[in-house]
Amino acid sequence: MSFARTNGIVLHYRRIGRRGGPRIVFVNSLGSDITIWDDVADELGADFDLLFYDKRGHGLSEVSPAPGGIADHANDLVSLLDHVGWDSAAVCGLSVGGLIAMELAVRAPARLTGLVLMDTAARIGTLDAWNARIDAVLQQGVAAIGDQIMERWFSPGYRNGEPDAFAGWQRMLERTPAAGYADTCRALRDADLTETIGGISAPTLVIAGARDLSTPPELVADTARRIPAAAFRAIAGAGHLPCIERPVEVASLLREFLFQGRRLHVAEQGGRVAAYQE
Ligand SMILES: O=C(O)CC1=CCC(=O)O1
Repeated sequence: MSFARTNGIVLHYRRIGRRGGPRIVFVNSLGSDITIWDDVADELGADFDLLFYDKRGHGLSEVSPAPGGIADHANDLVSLLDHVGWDSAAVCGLSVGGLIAMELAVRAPARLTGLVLMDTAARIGTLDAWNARIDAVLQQGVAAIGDQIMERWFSPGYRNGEPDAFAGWQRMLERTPAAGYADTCRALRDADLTETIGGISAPTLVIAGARDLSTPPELVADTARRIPAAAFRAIAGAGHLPCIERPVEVASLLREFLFQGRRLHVAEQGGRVAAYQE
């Protein structure tokens, strides 16, 4: 467990795995902390050098006193990479973390050796929905929307099959500071990378949980089509957080893409999207 003041904000981060191995930095979703990657880290740690961090306003990281957009989040990530001495890394972004990763890929392509986008899209949600969520959270706290978000995060199979874990992840969500959560909602509300992601040159793997209700697979696939060198994979049965519901499959897709010559990328250059099935 480490802390660093980067881009003016104290971020909590954790570096584990094989020092000197291929580097991957993971960027979290709204309302989550770095523990969502624990099972993926168990799968990859023997071979990869892994960096996890809590976004501003989440987990053990500081809440920014000033509002921050996606560009500020991308600057936080660049500062963290500088702090740990990584000139480049593969970047794996989940949901809003995917938007942050796409922003970095557009603005600072030299910092990426590869891009993995998970359950994300160039534009997520609507102005009205984000404004309603911001109001609810600031007036009543994150717990007020907890049940509703959990329905969107997890598949029915996980909710019914793993009730204790499901309750634990709900506690993680509801402990997110309201100010930090609302600030990230504002960043999501104001972000639309639809017109810019065509300029991403990094080899890209796009992953969707086939049962994701927050960023449905059709939406994720549409983002994949807009990125020139992207391959698309859906994970059957998984909701919005495949790193929790299907960590072995997530790790194996990452390993195949990043470690074994990027076979997915080579096979599917040009944004062709493989069919997904439930
Ligand atoms: O909370 C949700 O609805 C899911 C989500 C949208 C953006 C993000 O990071 O998580």
